[in-house]
Amino acid sequence: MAELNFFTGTMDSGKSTLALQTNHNHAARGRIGRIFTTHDRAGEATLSSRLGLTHAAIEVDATFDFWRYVVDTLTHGGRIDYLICDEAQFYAPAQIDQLAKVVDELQIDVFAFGILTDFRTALFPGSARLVELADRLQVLQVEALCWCGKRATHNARTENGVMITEGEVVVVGDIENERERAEQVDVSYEVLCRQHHRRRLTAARARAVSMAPEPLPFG
Ligand SMILES: Nc1ncnc2c1ncn2[C@@H]1O[C@H](COP(=O)(O)OP(=O)(O)O)[C@@H](O)[C@H]1O
Ligand SMILES: Cc1cn([C@H]2C[C@H](O)[C@@H](COP(=O)(O)O)O2)c(=O)[nH]c1=O
Repeated sequence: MAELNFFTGTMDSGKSTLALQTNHNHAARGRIGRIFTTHDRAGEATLSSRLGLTHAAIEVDATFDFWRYVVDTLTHGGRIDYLICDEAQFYAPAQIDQLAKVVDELQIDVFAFGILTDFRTALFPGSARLVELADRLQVLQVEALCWCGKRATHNARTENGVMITEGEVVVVGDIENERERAEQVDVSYEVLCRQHHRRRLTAARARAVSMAPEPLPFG
């Protein structure tokens, strides 16, 4: 039986690497797949992993219809055994419904990869729909770590080094390497444990606090 699989984890937990490995293992056994992504850091129509691997992919935009794409391909004599769907948090809930229909009605496996929550700790609508519909939900085994050493569970966004909790939901970016945007704001991401996300205590701020001089005793 085909299945809708959702692999999730924080940023930098190895999701894109696993997506490429999954594709490799299935392709090595002669299965034919399609790779989809959207808003990848490496640019349009590319699935990239921080380990350096990249693969051409089909870019999913707001109008893309997975059901129509697969039915059209099969109708024209094409073969599809599985779909790899990276950055699935950015897909619309309706597109996740299309993926579920592809699994149920056409017996095609779907492997979706994405983060659960945004920098505000709110579920992405696409991820929420995947949690609702997936046959299997797996949290990645490779744990990203907070600066304190605890397992990182949340994605934080910083602007010019300061953690923020308001703003546009979708801002493509990376951890550590700060990206300069048009308006000269350095946007970056950092993974944190819940406690430090709640306290807005990033690695830089924790360092700054620990290096602050002790208050002088008043005579
Ligand atoms: N130089 C490196 N050596 C070993 N592993 C690395 C290196 N750089 C990144 N990684 C691994 O790659 C993971 C990030 O992979 P990636 O697939 O891009 O993550 P995600 O898609 O979840 O953001 C890191 O958690 C780490 O385990
Ligand atoms: C938390 C958060 C992340 N994003 C963006 C930043 C990256 O481009 C991707 C996540 O990619 P990864 O392969 O899992 O590292 O999502 C965003 O747009 N909004 C957010 O709140």
